[in-house]
Amino acid sequence: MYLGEIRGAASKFAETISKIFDVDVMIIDNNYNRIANTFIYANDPTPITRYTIIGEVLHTGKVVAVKNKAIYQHCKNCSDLEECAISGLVSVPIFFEQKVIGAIALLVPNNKTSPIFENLEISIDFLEKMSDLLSSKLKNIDDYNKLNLIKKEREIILDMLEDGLVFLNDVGEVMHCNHQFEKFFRIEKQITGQHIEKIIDHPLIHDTIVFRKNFSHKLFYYEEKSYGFYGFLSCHNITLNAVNYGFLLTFKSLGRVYNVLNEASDNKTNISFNDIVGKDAKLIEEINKAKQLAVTNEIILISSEPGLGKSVFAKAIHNFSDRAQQYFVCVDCYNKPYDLLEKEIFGYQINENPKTTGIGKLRMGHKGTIFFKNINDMPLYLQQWLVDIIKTKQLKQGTYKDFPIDVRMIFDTRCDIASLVERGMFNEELYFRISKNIIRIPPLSRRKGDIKIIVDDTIEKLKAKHLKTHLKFDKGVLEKMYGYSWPNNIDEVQKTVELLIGNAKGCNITLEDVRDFDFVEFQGAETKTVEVMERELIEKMLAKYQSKTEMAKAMGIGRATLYRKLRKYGMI
Ligand SMILES: Nc1ncnc2c1ncn2[C@@H]1O[C@H](COP(=O)(O)OP(=O)(O)OP(=O)(O)O)[C@@H](O)[C@H]1O
Repeated sequence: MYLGEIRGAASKFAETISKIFDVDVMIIDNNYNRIANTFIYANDPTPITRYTIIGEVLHTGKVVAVKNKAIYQHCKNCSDLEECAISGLVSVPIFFEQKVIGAIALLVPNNKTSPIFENLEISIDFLEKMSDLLSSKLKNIDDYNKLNLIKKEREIILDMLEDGLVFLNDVGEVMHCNHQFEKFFRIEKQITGQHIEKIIDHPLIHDTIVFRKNFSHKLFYYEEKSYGFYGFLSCHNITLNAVNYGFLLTFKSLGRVYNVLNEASDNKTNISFNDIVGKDAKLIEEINKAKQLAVTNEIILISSEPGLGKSVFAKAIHNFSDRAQQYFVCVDCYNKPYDLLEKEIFGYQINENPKTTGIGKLRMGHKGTIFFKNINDMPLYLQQWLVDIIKTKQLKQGTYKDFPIDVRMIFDTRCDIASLVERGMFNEELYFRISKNIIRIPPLSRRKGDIKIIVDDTIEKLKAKHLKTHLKFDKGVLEKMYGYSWPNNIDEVQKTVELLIGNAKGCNITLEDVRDFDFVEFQGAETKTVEVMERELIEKMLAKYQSKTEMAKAMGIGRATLYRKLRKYGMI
């Protein structure tokens, strides 16, 4: 700490001491600068150096008292002894955190007596107390600076966070918030002191203030005319010595949660067309077609056998489009109870309260892209709802009824949807709408040339992922893998390589290691026949509907057709 920071206080101290002892008083910092000087009796700005008496005090940290300069050793040898305007001097060091940072010096002018020497011990004690007072003043300033620094650091850290934070006092008034909070809730003015419910009118916030309970990650959805926040709210009480000082509310955006989940599950969202491995001419043709379509708003259907990267294509299309900065939401229709799927897509409402709404993925994907995986598994009544949306660009059902929606739709399927349409198992109009632009990813069996590329690429990626870069696959193993047809495509390549790497004991993967594999076809190929799918659909519908009339209506077929099908599959 620098004594100059309390120059004003030091001057007042000097004046006071000067009046008490009727002498000149000087306060010096540890660089020999005068911080205060009364100059009443001696107007002598002689420079203070290490070799002056005060310099000695600064150097040793010890008190010096010179009543008579003529007999003081330091002064006796001084060349300025005759001209020197002072006859005596008392100086005490000023300490700060055990270091000398300055000194107070009382200068008794020639021909003047001062009470200072009448009781030197008491005078020195008094001066030391003054010195302590000066350093405690400095301490206050130091504490204040440190506090400000901590505050600044806290602000920087809080503003760097991706979560929105707001600190409330115990009645719910804002004490502080970070930039992300202001961004989430479009706050442009100072809100310190305002009640949080004036800023965010939401039942969950209200309950938080009333019940004062800690909780983590409650689904929180808030919508104003011009913006919405979708995510999670956590609340932590701030208590000190059993007294509650308020709350910290933390808002985590759903987009952020998505990204974390995607990262954690290897389900990367920053996928581009460069992530699609393969050199086959038909594949490249389809990639180029996808790129052309990506920059439009066209609906796209991606069709292939399983494990060929339909999801990779869908994300690459989204990231190549103008919507790349917006949400990419995925709804997998495969094997989901219909009511759950309906809620996932169209949202749900708790207790008729519009603000306790599960938002639904369609609404969430507004301005972005929604990817319906396995669209052939979507029930017919939801297919019809999608048709209505495509036609009117408005949500016609769900919690956001009548909401004008701007969402790019991508679909995928492993099936031949046209034959489903023929059998009344898929909405004809939806098929008409989504089949204008079809990306067909060729199976590995029809691009044998890509197998080597994909096997090699997968091995390298998975070796790196498992931190086993030293592993080597013997030539014989590679030859076997290059020659295999991989009926479950790239997914199967990945699973096989992952298994081999996981089981590897030594540094080489040899033919012995793959003996049990023998590259017979793996279980799990989901190339279902239309009959199998039809049977599954009917089973699901039977579980959902009591009445055959309703069931037939939901399936978009007549009652007679339904009975024919039920008889065919031995269900009646
Ligand atoms: N051309 C490709 N290049 C690199 N990786 C690929 C490619 N195609 C697929 N993959 C990888 O294969 C795995 C399966 O891909 P994805 O899930 O996208 O396939 P899918 O066709 O959607 O499968 P399913 O029909 O089974 O849902 C993923 O890990 C993906 O990264």
